[in-house]
Amino acid sequence: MGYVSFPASRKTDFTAIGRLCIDLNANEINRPMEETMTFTKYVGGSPANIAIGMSRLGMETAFIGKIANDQMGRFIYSYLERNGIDTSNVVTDDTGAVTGLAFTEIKSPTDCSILMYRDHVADLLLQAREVQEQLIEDSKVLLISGTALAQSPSREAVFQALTYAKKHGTVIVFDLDYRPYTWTSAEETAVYYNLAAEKCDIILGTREEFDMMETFDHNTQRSDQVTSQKWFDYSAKIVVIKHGKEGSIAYTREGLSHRADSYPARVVKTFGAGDSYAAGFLYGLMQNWTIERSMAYGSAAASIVISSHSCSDAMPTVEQVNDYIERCNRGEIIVS
Ligand SMILES: Nc1ncnc2c1ncn2[C@@H]1O[C@H](COP(=O)(O)OP(=O)(O)OP(=O)(O)O)[C@@H](O)[C@H]1O
Ligand SMILES: O=C(O)C[C@@H](O)[C@H](O)C(=O)CO
Repeated sequence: MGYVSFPASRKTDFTAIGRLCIDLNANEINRPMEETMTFTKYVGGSPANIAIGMSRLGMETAFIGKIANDQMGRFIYSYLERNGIDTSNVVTDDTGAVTGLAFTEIKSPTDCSILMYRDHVADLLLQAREVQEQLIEDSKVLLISGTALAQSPSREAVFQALTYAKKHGTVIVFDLDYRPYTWTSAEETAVYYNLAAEKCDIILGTREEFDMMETFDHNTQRSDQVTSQKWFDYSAKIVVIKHGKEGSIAYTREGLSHRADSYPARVVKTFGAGDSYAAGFLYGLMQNWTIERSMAYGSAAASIVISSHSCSDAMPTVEQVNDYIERCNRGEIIVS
């Protein structure tokens, strides 16, 4: 217990920086995008989903980001407000940029993909001087997500936020959130991901995401153990490597590892698993729970979200996660 100490007595529990977008999730599921005619609109973007998840779990939550000056931007803003998220550092673009769109294709519960429209998006235009130091100073946790590092000026905004977090002892969480279409080269991606990861206390990613970061590590044998060890030589205290339905492993700086199985789920679509896992896991750590209990909580939250149509809207409350865990323990969630 207590692998990470969160600063006490701060106004805000959790602040995320990065993209605020729109998910358009296929209504006609179990078919390819070519045959999908209608979609439901939700707020999306991985860090937005995690922030909404934290707020649903009762944490005081804030967001640092940039939205388009259009109907989509206003939809996102009002959704955050309705969910009790502090929007004082959500800036509106004044250059005519647009809102990023993610069209989700649900061919089957295990075969899902995302078609992204991300040209000239507002979220990547956040500038370093627009990041409020006071908000980060007042937060226990700052979460960054890798996609915001893909382009300037958003890249500098994230590094400036990291500088403020370091200065004020705010715990830094890095959700790798690697989306290849946002980047231009493998070298650029690996270099910036590594530079950011060096500064982070908790790193969450899939095996594939860590592989991308190890593009230049030719001499090392690739394993979860070797991967996590590298980050303990920098700032990391916990590294979590996620393996989809196979569960997740958390490594700690003290040399321990903890494995969590996934919870049963009647899967509608798999995206949103990582974001809900992050919210549940971080919530647990912030309650000073053990890593095992926090991982189980994240896994249960993930099962709830992948059993639902949306990501953000389906983020569960404490009561919903507790109820799900109890139902699983009673054997009531049967997966065929
Ligand atoms: N098919 C599944 N059934 C049950 N739980 C799952 C399934 N897929 C993922 N999970 C849960 O979600 C957690 C995170 O999933 P995953 O490793 O797929 O992350 P991710 O790739 O970041 O997710 P995303 O698809 O949102 O990008 C897993 O550790 C597991 O607990
Ligand atoms: O992260 C995105 O931009 C899209 C998400 O909102 C999407 O729902 C998803 O992929 C969640 O993992």
